[in-house]
Amino acid sequence: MIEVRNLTRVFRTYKKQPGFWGGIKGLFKREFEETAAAKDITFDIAEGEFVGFLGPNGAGKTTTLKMLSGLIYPTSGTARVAGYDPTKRENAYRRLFALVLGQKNQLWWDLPAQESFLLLRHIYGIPAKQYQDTLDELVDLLDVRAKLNVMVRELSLGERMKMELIAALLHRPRVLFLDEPTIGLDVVSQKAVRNFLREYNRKYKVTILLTSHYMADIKELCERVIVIHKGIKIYDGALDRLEATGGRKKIIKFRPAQLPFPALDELAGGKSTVADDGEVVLHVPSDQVVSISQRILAAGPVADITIEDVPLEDVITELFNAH
Ligand SMILES: Nc1ncnc2c1ncn2[C@@H]1O[C@H](COP(=O)(O)OP(=O)(O)OP(=O)(O)O)[C@@H](O)[C@H]1O
Repeated sequence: MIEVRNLTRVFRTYKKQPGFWGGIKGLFKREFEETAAAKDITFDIAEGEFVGFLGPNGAGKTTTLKMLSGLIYPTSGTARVAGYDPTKRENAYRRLFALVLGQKNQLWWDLPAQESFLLLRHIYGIPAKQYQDTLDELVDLLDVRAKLNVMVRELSLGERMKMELIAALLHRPRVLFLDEPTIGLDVVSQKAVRNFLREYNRKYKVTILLTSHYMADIKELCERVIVIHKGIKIYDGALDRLEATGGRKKIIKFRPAQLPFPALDELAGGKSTVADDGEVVLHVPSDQVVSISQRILAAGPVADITIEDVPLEDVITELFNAH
């Protein structure tokens, strides 16, 4: 469904010198800086896949999604979505996909969402019956019927995002690009949006590429992830396999009954941190968890001890650091 080949986008930005004279100098001699927001990115996504698109701030995720949506042109490389070249901005392609930017709204701020939906119905030329059936289904799935006639500016962030999703899905796109759809939402709304996206993907086999900084979104929705860092793809594969790289280590957390705890550095191979509240955190190889725990318990009185997996966030941070 999505074919990306060597996609590259370089931004050229004017570097203004500081201060008034810097501005004047810039009128005569301009210095430019080039940023490669996406470098030689290649991947394929099959129909119906729900893929997580990860990377730290500024990695190039939004730039890639905007190229796939035809909003910006690539400097080089190609993208094809359902056979369409997004740069051609054909009407048939516009009907095929939707882009949801969690940080921006497409709904009119001073109108109830219902009115924006009607406008979209006309823009996309959706037949009346299909429009009503789709709207009813989406409104019920997202539980926002009571809010349809409320000004968008008066909705909560979570309600607004639900309306944005409805607006994006009214024309029944086959491909969905979601850029941080749960940003800033409380945990209950995050969960509602996640459940909705999971159901929608299963029911309609819509192809979804999702960026999110919330690992819960990725863990619950995506079997596959593509990770980019400084515009370069550094991982593409099963989320399980990525998580398993963190499985080589475990975290032991324990609370000594009194501090200092004897032979702490020796126990942890020289790597331990003690939090302000006195909790000791050790990162240890998985195959040594039992022996190290036994040594901790033998070394001194312990009020509490837990053994945890390395969080996905840490596994990904390690992946970034290795590149
Ligand atoms: N219009 C633009 N002009 C110049 N530079 C840009 C432009 N848009 C993005 N960039 C730069 O390209 C890089 C990638 O930005 P992008 O927004 O794609 O990152 P991102 O992975 O989506 O980050 P975030 O997680 O913060 O949203 C950044 O260094 C950014 O400053």
